[in-house]
Amino acid sequence: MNAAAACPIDVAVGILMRPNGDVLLGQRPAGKPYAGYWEFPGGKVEAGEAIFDALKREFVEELGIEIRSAEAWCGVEHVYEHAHVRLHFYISREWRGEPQSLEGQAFAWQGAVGVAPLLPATIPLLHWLDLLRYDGNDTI
Ligand SMILES: Nc1nc2c([nH]c(=O)n2[C@H]2C[C@H](O)[C@@H](COP(=O)(O)OP(=O)(O)OP(=O)(O)O)O2)c(=O)[nH]1
Repeated sequence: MNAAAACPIDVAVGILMRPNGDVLLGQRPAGKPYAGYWEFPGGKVEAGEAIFDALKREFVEELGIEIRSAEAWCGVEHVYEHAHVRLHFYISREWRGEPQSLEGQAFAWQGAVGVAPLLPATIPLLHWLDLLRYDGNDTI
């Protein structure tokens, strides 16, 4: 079965946003599809797991960060050659801890996002994020 025909995989993705609007991106480690590409941290939702619980788990596992609260923001569906994913983006302005590279990944706080390449499904988000961060408009 090809990825387009496969059942979509739910992925929880978190955008940590500092008071000045900077957001945290991470670089996918070696061994994963699209290694070296930049993304917002997160990962696959496990069977029976709530999406927000998956988000919190992934942030602890990848970055040693405890998300205290987050708002569901938008959803994006994308068919890659390796998987059909349904991405659930959250924005968090309240967390505990400083990001640590627990999976050996690079990460970077960014205002205008300058890291590249980005995962294809994440690219449209940057425009919507700029509207939210810099135009005070949270409807997209
Ligand atoms: N975390 C994250 N994943 C994204 C983004 N954009 C995007 O297309 N994806 C895709 C890439 C992957 O196909 C999928 C995430 O799966 P993953 O393999 O990184 O998840 P995981 O950390 O649970 O990995 P693993 O345990 O299976 O190794 O979502 C994004 O901005 N952040």
